[in-house]
Amino acid sequence: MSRLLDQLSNTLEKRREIAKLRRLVINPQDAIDFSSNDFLGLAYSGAFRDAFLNELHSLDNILGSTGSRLLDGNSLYAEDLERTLARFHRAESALLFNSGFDANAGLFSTVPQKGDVIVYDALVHASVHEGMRISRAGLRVSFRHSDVDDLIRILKNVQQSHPDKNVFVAVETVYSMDGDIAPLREIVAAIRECWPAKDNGFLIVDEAHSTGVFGKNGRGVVAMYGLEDEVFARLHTFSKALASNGAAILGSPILRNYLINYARPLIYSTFMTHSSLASIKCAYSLLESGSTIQMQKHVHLLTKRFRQTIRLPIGTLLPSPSPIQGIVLNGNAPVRALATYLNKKGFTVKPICSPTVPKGHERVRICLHGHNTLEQVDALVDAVHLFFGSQKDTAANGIPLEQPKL
Ligand SMILES: Cc1ncc(COP(=O)(O)O)c(C=O)c1O
Repeated sequence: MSRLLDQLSNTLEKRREIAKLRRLVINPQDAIDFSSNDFLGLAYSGAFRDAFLNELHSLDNILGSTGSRLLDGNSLYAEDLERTLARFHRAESALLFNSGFDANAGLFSTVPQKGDVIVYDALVHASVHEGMRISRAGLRVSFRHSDVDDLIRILKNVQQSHPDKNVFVAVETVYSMDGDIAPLREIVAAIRECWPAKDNGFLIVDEAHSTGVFGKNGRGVVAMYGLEDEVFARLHTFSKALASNGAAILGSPILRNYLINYARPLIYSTFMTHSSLASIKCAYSLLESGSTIQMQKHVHLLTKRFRQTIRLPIGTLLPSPSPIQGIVLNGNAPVRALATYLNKKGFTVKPICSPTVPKGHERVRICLHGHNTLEQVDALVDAVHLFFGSQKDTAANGIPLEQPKL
């Protein structure tokens, strides 16, 4: 083996020893999905499949995109879709990216100008960190998760220390691992308190996990609160509830034009295929026509049922009103034990271990979906109760089930 392969395999071995080795898994076909981000159940929807296949037939033979958006990849079809997205979400303009990761990386790496400040929620997604890491921002500072007092304290400090700089506040509407909703109105008020003239403080909101799930016809949390005009940029991903790939950044035409000129993930990558665009177009047609409203209602009903029926030691269930629920057990081994137990009972759930979440906050992430039934939720809750009942205060493999310190 070459020295390099030796080094790679030693590093992997170290990960394995500390139980942090990541591996690809294929979910059993017959297991009940309480894990995926297919919140509305569109990934297996016959109506969506039919609409998509019809749309493909109407594409005049073109499937690929044939190049970067800036070379041959652009099309009237893509621009029409962007206009549809902007209208649906009540934004001035929309710009498509190949993925939510690309969109966040492109936005955060380019828009903050030299010496600007980014104030971000401690739990923002890795893609925001990716962008911030290579941005020209002079200061990147996190505030405690969804803690508006902490945000205000930091904004006031930053106002003093960087009076002539742009300040960007980065949050998610529904947090991907905790499922809680950001106190968006309070965050907007905090920014307005510091910059009443809307001149130096800019809110950037990631709606990855609220798209399709919250707001009228799934428009998201910003729309649910009527805050469209208060947000500098919004990210909507199509990869979760919309059973597609890609994302759009909503904002002003100047922002759109700037990103077209500077966002490297958009400039130096082949644009998404026409089949991907068709999938997004069909998903938005379903949202707009109201076809997904029933699924949207159903997933919130299931969330309510799950939270009302589950009985867990205090502090173990994360306080989430969204379809993303978390059972927190302190340590990778206990969450793996619970996930394995539920997997054996026929439920697909995943342990979310540190370092993906901070140490002490390891959890089994449970997602509810439009395609789940009340009976399935009840069966899952029973299985969780059985696990806790049979464990008393020790997990199956002898690991103590300590209470999380949240
Ligand atoms: C909050 C958040 N933003 C962005 C992304 C990236 O989106 P995509 O999967 O479309 O790349 C994710 C994906 O998990 C996410 O959870």
